[in-house]
Amino acid sequence: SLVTPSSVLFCASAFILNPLPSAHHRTISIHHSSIDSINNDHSNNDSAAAQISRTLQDIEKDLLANPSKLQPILEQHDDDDREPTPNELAKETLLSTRLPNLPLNRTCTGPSTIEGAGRGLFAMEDIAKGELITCYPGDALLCDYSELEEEDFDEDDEEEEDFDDEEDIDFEDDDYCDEEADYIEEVVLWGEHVDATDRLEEDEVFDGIVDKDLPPLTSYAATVDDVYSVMGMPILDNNPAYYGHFANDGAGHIAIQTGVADAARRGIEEIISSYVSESVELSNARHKPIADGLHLGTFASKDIKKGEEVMVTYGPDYWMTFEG
Ligand SMILES: C[S@@+](CC[C@H](N)C(=O)[O-])C[C@H]1O[C@@H](n2cnc3c(N)ncnc32)[C@H](O)[C@@H]1O
Repeated sequence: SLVTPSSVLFCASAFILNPLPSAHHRTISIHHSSIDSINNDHSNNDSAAAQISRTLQDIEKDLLANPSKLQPILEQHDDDDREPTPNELAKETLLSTRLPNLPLNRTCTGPSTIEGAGRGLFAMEDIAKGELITCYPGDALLCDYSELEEEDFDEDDEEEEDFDDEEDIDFEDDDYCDEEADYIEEVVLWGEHVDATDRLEEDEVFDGIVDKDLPPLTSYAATVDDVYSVMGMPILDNNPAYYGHFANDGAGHIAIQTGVADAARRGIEEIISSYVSESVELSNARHKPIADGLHLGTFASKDIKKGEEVMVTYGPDYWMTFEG
């Protein structure tokens, strides 16, 4: 099984440490222990992933050598407090780009086999374990610079206050919370390919549009790393090379049905660990960074037969805060 005690513990501790994650963090998470098993799987059929990696790295070099090409993404940072570095801008440009003509015509969308899950992603041919199935589009990027800022913050303040000594900190103290809130910065950036008329207001990204029954765009977010999550737009649905955002989670309903309301009886750890076991058992794919995080791909974690629904594990944080 791909579920190791440490992966369950990781998921459990992530939830316990952050029992009320904000809507901003409702992203599909990546299970790192499983990623290793894909990396170590020397399938000789990874040419599409390798090709895309090389293309991305070439474009990254070109962007860094021609800073004017970073201008469109830099302009979107106009209102930010912090100045992004050229490397960050190049990465953001690539994460929010849909590369043209990718050799990935392996999937289609259709009604999910999971009741109430809407559309799902289906294999149009047999796909071997380890192969790239499709990419996850970064139509919009969610950038959370707080991790980076925290490092700066800790360094800056080390001499003034001893943050290592937890007894000195009163976590209930309003000033402490305000001080922390000040340097947390979340930014939404749009890919150039997304029409101005399709771009959502920031509150619509996080809350959806209730009248139009439009879910938050964050429910289509998948984690790339500590800073970036990519959000695919469900209306951009005609490119099989970028269909990763249509993969459902086979066991999501378990967490929805039992949910936090049942926590007193079963215990939150048990709910989380049974969800993770079932979801991983039912899943046949994983979202995984390509080219050191310049893109996100959806890779087969098991052999997939033509016609099968492609499913991934979103992680407990996603479902524990799900309001659909
Ligand atoms: C990343 S999108 C997947 C594509 C989506 N099904 C669609 O029709 O566009 C995530 C959303 O799919 C739905 N979903 C995924 N797995 C599900 C499950 N097991 N049960 C119910 N809904 C699910 C939820 O609405 C979730 O917020």
